[in-house]
Formats: sequence, structure tokens, C-alpha cells
Amino acid sequence: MVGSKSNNIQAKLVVLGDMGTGKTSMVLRFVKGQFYDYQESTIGAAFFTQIVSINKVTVKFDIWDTAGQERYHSLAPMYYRGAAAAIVVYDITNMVSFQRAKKWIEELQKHGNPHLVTVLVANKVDLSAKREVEIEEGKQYAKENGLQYFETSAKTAENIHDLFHEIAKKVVQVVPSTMSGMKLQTLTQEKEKSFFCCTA
Ligand SMILES: Nc1nc2c(ncn2[C@@H]2O[C@H](COP(=O)(O)OP(=O)(O)OP(=O)(O)O)[C@@H](O)[C@H]2O)c(=O)[nH]1
Repeated sequence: MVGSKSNNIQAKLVVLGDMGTGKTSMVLRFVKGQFYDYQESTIGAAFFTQIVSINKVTVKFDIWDTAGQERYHSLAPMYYRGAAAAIVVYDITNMVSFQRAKKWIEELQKHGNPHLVTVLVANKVDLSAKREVEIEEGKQYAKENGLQYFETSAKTAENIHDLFHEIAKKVVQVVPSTMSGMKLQTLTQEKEKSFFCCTA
């Protein structure tokens, strides 16, 4: 439970998925309202912050946008460790990226925070004429694995706002009741271990 006064939650959010699926584009759309047709591939990872208000609760997302290229795979645990939420992205025009998304989900199930809010995102829905992964396939996989599922387009902004707001709502719901009322200072010492960081 979160206290009735105004509350602030800081939550680490990691974005994973194959290269070129649109991870950076989705985050840029959400944080800056921008989209680039020629978005450069991420090297290592990029960091962004954005605040979302859910009723009287403010969620500050610390977003780690990871690099999808295989050579950066070994860095990923550094970014999903301690995360409150994860977005796993695939490109609806690329079946290989869907297979890769499943691998990420398996990895998170094995090594991620057990309370991780995980969302499967099918991006580039504006390219439906080139679709290789059917909606039902994505939905079915998400259902079987207890994940939320969103179809988005970073290009047109379809569902991007809803995606991050839904994650914020879920994060607010799973904030452990023991953390309600804790002071930021107290939590800072344990920040490495904690999934959330609250002020009340
Ligand atoms: N049509 C369309 N193109 C998109 C969309 N999202 C991203 N793109 C394009 O796809 C390409 C790759 O996008 P990025 O955002 O760099 O993908 P990424 O997953 O961050 O890639 P890595 O950094 O290599 O892991 C870019 O040319 C984007 O413009 C979308 O929703 N629709």
C-alpha cells in the first residue's frame, strides 16, 4: 500500500529486445515525443528518466535502454538486476525478433526480480502490411507466461503512452507495503538491493 499523502516512487525500468526492434525509438517517443527514421543503434545502453503520475502517486522511471546487438548480451544482467519493470520488445515484421523476445522472457524468469512487472511489446504496428508475427501469436505467448501485451508504434505513437502508464500503475500496485512511509534517505543505503525507492 502507498500512503494517502503525496507519494513518490522511483523505479528502474529496463528495455530489452533484439537489435532494430525500436527500443530507443519507443523510449524517445515516450520521454521526448520524438521519432527518427534513421535512429542510430545503441552502444552498451542509454539512460533516460521520465515521470508518470498515477492518481496521487508520482512514479519516476529510471529507464535503461539496452543495446540489442548480440555482442552486448553479457551486459544485460547489469541493467535488469534490481529493475522493478521490464519491457521486452519485438518487431512484428521480424519473426526472429519474436523468438529472441521469448529468450529474453526466459532469461528474466530465471534471473530477474521475482516481482518484476514484465510487458511484451509488439512494435512497428504501422508496418502491418509486412507483418510476420500475428497478433494471436504474441497475445497467446504473453498469456501463457503471465505477461501484459501491447502492440505499439514508436513512429505513430500508437499505444506508447498507454504502455508506460500501465507499467506505472502495476509498479504502484506491487510496491511492498513495508516500504510505505519509508524515507528516501533510509532507502538510499539499500538502493542497490531494492526495486523501488520511495518518499512519503
Ligand atoms: N516504421 C517503424 N519504424 C520504427 C519503429 N520503431 C523504430 N523504428 C525504426 O527501426 C529502426 C531501429 O530503431 P531503434 O529504436 O534504433 O531500435 P533499437 O531496438 O533501439 O535498436 P538497437 O539499439 O540496435 O538495439 C530505426 O530506423 C527506427 O526509425 C516503428 O514503430 N515503426
